[in-house]
Amino acid sequence: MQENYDRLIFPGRFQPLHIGHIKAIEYALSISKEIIIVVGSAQESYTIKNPLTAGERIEIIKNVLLKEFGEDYCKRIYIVPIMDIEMNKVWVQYLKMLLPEFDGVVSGNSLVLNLFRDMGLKAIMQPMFNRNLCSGTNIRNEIIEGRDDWKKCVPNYLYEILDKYHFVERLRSLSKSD
Ligand SMILES: Nc1ncnc2c1ncn2[C@@H]1O[C@H](COP(=O)(O)OP(=O)(O)OP(=O)(O)O)[C@@H](O)[C@H]1O
Ligand SMILES: NC(=O)c1ccc[n+]([C@@H]2O[C@H](COP(=O)(O)O)[C@@H](O)[C@H]2O)c1
Repeated sequence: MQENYDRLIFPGRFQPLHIGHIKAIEYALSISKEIIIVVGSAQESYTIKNPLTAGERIEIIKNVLLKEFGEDYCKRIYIVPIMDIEMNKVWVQYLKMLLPEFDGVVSGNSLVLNLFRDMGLKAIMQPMFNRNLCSGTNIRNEIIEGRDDWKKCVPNYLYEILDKYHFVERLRSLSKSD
């Protein structure tokens, strides 16, 4: 895609950030001057589906993007936590109230794409990267089941960052208590 936008949103829960997200962010930055990474479901934490807090997710994303892309590139990226609301139909309107102006969304999620399209905004489907392995759900399941293949889905240095939050231990312990 050659089109150039001023600002696009990339929403996700990032539980945890993985290589698929990094590729999607790179793609979004190839078609837009700026992007807003929406750290969604910001009210969630300490559950199996959402082990990390919004603040932890922001720190992780910021660290990884600085390492992957460098400071100049990161000046084009906002990272904003957003809590879910019950009403899908007004979600885009709610985002418009909370965020700087945007042209549309980059996503692989059909609900998200539909909500933006129906509000007359750009809805750009991004390419998926090794989706069988690289999804938050698969990574969390692998960790809980004590497998190691998930490590192929995150940059090497990310284990250390995740260690800071005791991510593996937290998830395993949540899986026993939930
Ligand atoms: N492997 C992947 N390659 C490219 N983009 C991806 C990949 N996995 C997820 N995404 C994109 O990330 C966004 C969603 O982020 P989120 O963290 O919720 O993803 P997820 O990995 O599917 O999480 P979960 O499995 O926990 O629901 C979507 O736009 C989706 O298209
Ligand atoms: N009604 C809402 O609050 C609403 C609607 C669509 C997506 N979202 C959020 O956007 C984020 C990204 O969604 P997916 O992970 O499903 O792609 C998630 O945190 C999701 O909860 C929220």
